[in-house]
Amino acid sequence: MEFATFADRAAAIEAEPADLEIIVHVRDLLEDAGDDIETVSRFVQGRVFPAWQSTTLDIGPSTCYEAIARAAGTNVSDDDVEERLADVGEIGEVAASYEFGGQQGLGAFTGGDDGDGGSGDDLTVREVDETLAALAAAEGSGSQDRKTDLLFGLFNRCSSGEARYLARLVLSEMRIGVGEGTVRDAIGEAFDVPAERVERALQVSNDYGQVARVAREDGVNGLDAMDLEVGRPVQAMLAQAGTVTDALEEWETAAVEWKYDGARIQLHHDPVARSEGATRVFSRNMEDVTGALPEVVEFADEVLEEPAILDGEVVAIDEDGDPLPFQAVLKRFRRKHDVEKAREDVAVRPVFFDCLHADGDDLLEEPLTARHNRLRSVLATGPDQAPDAIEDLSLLWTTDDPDAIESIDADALESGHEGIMLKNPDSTYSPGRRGKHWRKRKPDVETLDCVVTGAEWGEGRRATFLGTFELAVRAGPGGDDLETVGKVATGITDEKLAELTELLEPHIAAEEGQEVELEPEIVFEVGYEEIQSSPTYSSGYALRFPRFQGVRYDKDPADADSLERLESLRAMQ
Ligand SMILES: Nc1ncnc2c1ncn2[C@@H]1O[C@H](COP(=O)(O)OP(=O)(O)OP(=O)(O)O)[C@@H](O)[C@H]1O
Repeated sequence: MEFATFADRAAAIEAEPADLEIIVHVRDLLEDAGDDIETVSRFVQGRVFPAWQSTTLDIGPSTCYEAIARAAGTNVSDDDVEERLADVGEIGEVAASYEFGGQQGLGAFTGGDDGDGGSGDDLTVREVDETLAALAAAEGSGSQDRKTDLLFGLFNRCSSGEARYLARLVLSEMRIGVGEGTVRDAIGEAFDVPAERVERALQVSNDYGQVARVAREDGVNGLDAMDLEVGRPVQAMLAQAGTVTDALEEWETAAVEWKYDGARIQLHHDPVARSEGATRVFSRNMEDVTGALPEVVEFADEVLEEPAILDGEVVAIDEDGDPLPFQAVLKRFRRKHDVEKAREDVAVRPVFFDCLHADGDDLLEEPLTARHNRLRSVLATGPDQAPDAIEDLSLLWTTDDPDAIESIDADALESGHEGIMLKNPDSTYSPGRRGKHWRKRKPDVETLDCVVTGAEWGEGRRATFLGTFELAVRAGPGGDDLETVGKVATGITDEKLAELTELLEPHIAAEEGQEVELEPEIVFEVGYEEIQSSPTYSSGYALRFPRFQGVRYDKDPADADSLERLESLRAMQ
């Protein structure tokens, strides 16, 4: 297909306001794309490379401006391009405003004028694709010059209509109203295959071009035969915010896991097919981050014996193996240089919560609990190993009991994690979806300022720290009494626990075993999911899923919240 044809079609799509009509345009484009169907399926979405490829053009806007300026003639400078851009606000419009062609130099192609700018030898979609691939591959010294030369060579052969879409494509600013759903539906219509089968094929392959070609050449059977490929990343399933109450109402039982505060990773391991580079690790955006995370590669080499695709989180840890806050993992993630040195400063470990593929079986369609069982056997290093003895496995509890969930949440926070994830135990894995089957606990909207009236000494390594703090609100005439409303596990680092211990220890009034009674001096700000009536605490209410937000150093117990406020907040629930 000539690039001019593609540009004309893109212009028609851009001018079309109706979504359904856009699908018709894209359908026609795919039908007419011939051998270029893979490239056209990507270009129309503004993608140069398939989504699963980590390849990028690696050029900044200035390279593009320079290429445009050079192709526009000696009178035009990079600054002119930038000035026009500041005026019109969109690079396609700027590129289309110049007349290109006939500029000499490395990468330039010359020919007669075709009457619409450009040099007359028609640029094809394939040439654009091949040139951009060469541009992406350029590396080492002089590579930026080579990239500019290649891009200049393309612009120099563009008519103004072509230049508009070339510039946008190169700068990832296509924006003609064609999203992933549009291409999915257009593939379905063009080749008479059901959209949901196209969708499944897209989920496993992450490659619109390949799916379009297979749909055209082999129809539904071809699409259904497409499988996950170890080494080719899949889009991550995402979570919505939600509450425990909603989750239990909808699913009756919920699968509950700790929510780890790190960075999402997808691990691909194929010990058989590739002994070298058997492991690849991808970020949530499907970027290849293998080089930055040697611990994950070492883990895979040691533990995994079968080909697998695992979904998980990489967490930064301290010397004792306890989790560090999210910021610490950022020092490691995506690092390209001095990885060993960075590793000495901050260690990381993977935790896996899902299994998409194991030993030749694609598991996307399996229910969560089955996938988790498979994950467990993939990660187990011996027969009948208890789940909590399996390192790197995120434990999963299935329950319909809100109290059990509350104690999992408290344990998660106590162990320094972010909280919990709630998942529908029967749900399949939907790549790229922010569906309602995975819920992260909603941030608390309201908070209460509570007086700390008690605490418990920790256990083991935390035996010298106070934790699990008892909370109370003001009550009675004049607000001089205190009535308890719950206990909060702080879910914070050892450092923070040490600070709180130092703050509260002087106020210990009595001790019995691990239990500590405190003089009412300190006020905590606490979030919660719900207030419910409860015989457990003296106020007659309990905070559901209380969360420590911070110490109110600016408040005395007399300024803490009252039972009255608690009751009015409850009435508003
Ligand atoms: N057990 C777990 N199961 C699923 N995801 C988990 C788990 N533990 C930690 N996570 C992480 O939590 C993320 C979902 O939470 P959240 O939505 O807050 O992530 P985010 O990337 O900060 O925000 P968003 O997804 O809303 O952009 C997952 O993408 C994953 O990285």
